[in-house]
Amino acid sequence: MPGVMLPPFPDDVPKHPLLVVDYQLVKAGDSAEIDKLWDAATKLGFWYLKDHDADAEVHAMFQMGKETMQLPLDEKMKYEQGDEGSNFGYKAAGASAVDSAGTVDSVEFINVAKDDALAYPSVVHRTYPQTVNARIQSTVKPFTLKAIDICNTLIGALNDRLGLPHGKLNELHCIDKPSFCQSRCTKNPPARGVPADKPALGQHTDYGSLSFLHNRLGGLQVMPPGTSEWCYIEASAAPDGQPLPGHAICNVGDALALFSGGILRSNLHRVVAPPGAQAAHERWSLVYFHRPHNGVPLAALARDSAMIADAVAAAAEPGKYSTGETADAWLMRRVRMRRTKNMTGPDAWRQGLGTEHDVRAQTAVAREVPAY
Ligand SMILES: O=C(O)CCC(=O)C(=O)O
Ligand SMILES: [Fe+2]
Repeated sequence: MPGVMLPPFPDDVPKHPLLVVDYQLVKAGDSAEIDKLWDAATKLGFWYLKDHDADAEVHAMFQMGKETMQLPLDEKMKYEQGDEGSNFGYKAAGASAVDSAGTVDSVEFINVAKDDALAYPSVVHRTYPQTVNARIQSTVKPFTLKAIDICNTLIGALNDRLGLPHGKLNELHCIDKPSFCQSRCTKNPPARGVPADKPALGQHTDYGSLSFLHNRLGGLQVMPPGTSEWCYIEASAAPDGQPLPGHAICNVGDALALFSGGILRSNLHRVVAPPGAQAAHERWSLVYFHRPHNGVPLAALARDSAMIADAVAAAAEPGKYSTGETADAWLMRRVRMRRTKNMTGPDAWRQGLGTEHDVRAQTAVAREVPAY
């Protein structure tokens, strides 16, 4: 957390570098910077985003998260998201499974819907703890609006590179329509002694389009394409602001991977204990999840782009880019089937999968869990 001195990221663990994309240059339409964004979004699907100008909002959101997690558990449980696939509200540690054996996660988080933040004091989806309400206008709403702006700018740049009609992807993320877009603040307790490969948050691909992530300690890992090894991603900023001040981590989720016929990459990732001496500390992260609005079909936009049509035609399993599900159904299925209560075995695990079965990658996962 801000203000607490934490140990640096160790240099004796496998670390995956990320391209650094300058948000201001992308916003200004700089084609070399958009090339870099394209490279990152198509190859690993993760990058650092610098100069996003949201540091003050991010800091305040971490405060909101801290105030919320300090509430008594029974107060937080009044706002638990439940087992039906809703993704808004509080999730207690242990409420989600990290594997098909039902091993439980160790993170707790609070998810605040974009729609509730923007409509407050009206309620669109649900109500939240007092600590959230107290900061909705001053903290959650400004963060939400800034994150939306950033995500829409990045999506707009990717849209044009995909050969889609200008504005097409942005139309599928209409701010005025209900969606599962949300902010999430996550806490993982100190993990000293926890095995380095025990997931705090199970392996997954993100459900939506773009994630705008801020973390302060290591623990996030990706499985790079074509490998079966987990690699750490260094935190977006160390607690003292070094070595990556003002950086976020951005990653592509399933919706953009599907819209683009697999050209944009939704990469598998997970969270484990922070490495080395960092494990002795609480781990906090903050994400804004930018997702298509409810009702948008998750299918390749092949009719709108020759590049996407060609990618689908060249795919080993072209059918997987027509999911038959809407963005909201996709998310609810995946959330529901990861709830500990619903984890009845490998079949339930399979039912909660997203694009992890992408044949280009994740060989270990493919071995572990047959593609559906
Ligand atoms: O905490 C992190 O660094 C990543 C969290 C994450 O992957 C998620 O919430 O989807
Ligand atoms: Fe994620």
